[in-house]
Amino acid sequence: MSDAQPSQVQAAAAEESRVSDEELTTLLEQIPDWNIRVRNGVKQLEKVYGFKDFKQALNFVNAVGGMAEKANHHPALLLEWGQVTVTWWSHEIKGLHPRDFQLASRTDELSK
Ligand SMILES: C[C@H](O)[C@H](O)[C@H]1CNC2=NC(N)=NC(=O)C2=N1
Repeated sequence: MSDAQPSQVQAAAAEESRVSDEELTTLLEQIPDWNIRVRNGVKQLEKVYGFKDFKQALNFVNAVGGMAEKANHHPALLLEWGQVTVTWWSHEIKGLHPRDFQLASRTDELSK
């Protein structure tokens, strides 16, 4: 019978769910212009999109928000005049999961 504490089990499960460094390199090659940021030890995917004005940027934010709601997976969105910064990561595992890369790719589709 394992005497591991729940938090240890959860931490092990989270570690198991996060993409490996090798996977990360491969996945990153498939989504151009996305960068890895590390905040509080948490790896995140980030990309800055440019738009002609605030209204266009807001429309994009609304589209990404709708996609996130449908996926029940949500990015951080920084909305500025003519620019949106999108950051994806998986809060529950404190890092990057393959679905973060999938949604980053879908975010690119919405920006076109
Ligand atoms: C309860 C709800 O399903 C969870 O909190 C979802 C919501 N959206 C989420 N979004 C992200 N980026 N990471 C999560 O772990 C996450 N969890």
